[in-house]
Amino acid sequence: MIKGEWQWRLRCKVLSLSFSPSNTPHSMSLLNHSCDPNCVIVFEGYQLLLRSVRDIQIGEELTISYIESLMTTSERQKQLMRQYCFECDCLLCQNQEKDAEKLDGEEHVWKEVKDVVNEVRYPKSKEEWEQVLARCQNLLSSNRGRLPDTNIYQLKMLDCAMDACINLECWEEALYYGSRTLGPYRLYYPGFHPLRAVQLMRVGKLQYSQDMFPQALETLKQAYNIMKVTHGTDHSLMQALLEIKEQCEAIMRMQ
Ligand SMILES: C[S@@+](CC[C@H](N)C(=O)[O-])C[C@H]1O[C@@H](n2cnc3c(N)ncnc32)[C@H](O)[C@@H]1O
Repeated sequence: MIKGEWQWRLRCKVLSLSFSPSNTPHSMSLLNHSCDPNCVIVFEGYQLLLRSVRDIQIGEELTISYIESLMTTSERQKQLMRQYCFECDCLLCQNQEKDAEKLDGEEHVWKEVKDVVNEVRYPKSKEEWEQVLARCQNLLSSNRGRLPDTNIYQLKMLDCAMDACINLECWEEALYYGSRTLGPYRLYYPGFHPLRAVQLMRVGKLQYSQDMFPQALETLKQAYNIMKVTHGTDHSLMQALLEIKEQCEAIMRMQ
């Protein structure tokens, strides 16, 4: 089976923002977990798409990730045990891969960032977004040079600052934070990962909004190459991506 060329569609009754085996249709709930899975699940309206993100041999088990992977091995293991009652023994867990990079930087600094990131609840008003952004800006500037952007809590804070800026329509600042996330995203979501595709698309759109057309085109092309595997060319997000990419190309032809 070739990556991205196989897809399984199922209708689900409830549109859930976070996937969990307990809220999926029966047949998909047969899939086991791997922290380095060969399939992903993406939503398309009320449908769940199960898509292969690697070449898969006949007889090889299909796996998905039950959890968000921006965690250390011990945190992933704890969550899997707490929620699903099993110990994961995938290669990433055995090798504790990338754990050192994930917690790079001064420990007391990232612990404070971790507490703040964990406290943030999805803001409901402009004022709340402003408060979140102010908190992120303060911490990011006071920690300058003390935490690398690859530290997972610093990365979550950058993401949070980017979201706040987008909600407050501060496009230039959103692009500044978003651009800083791309290197760490490449490190932690290698290969074909839907989260990296979506992040590239968001940054590409921000570059477009700032008239940075050649950069936007390059970023959107990277998003396209991942998304054609993770989402497929018929996916609505892919159609939206192609539209901006074409607009970008048209503007560049006129310049
Ligand atoms: C949604 S079910 C998956 C299908 C299940 N294995 C079956 O045969 O019906 C989730 C349960 O499968 C088991 N499981 C899933 N992934 C696993 C893994 N990587 N290692 C061990 N057990 C796993 C755990 O017991 C977990 O609670």
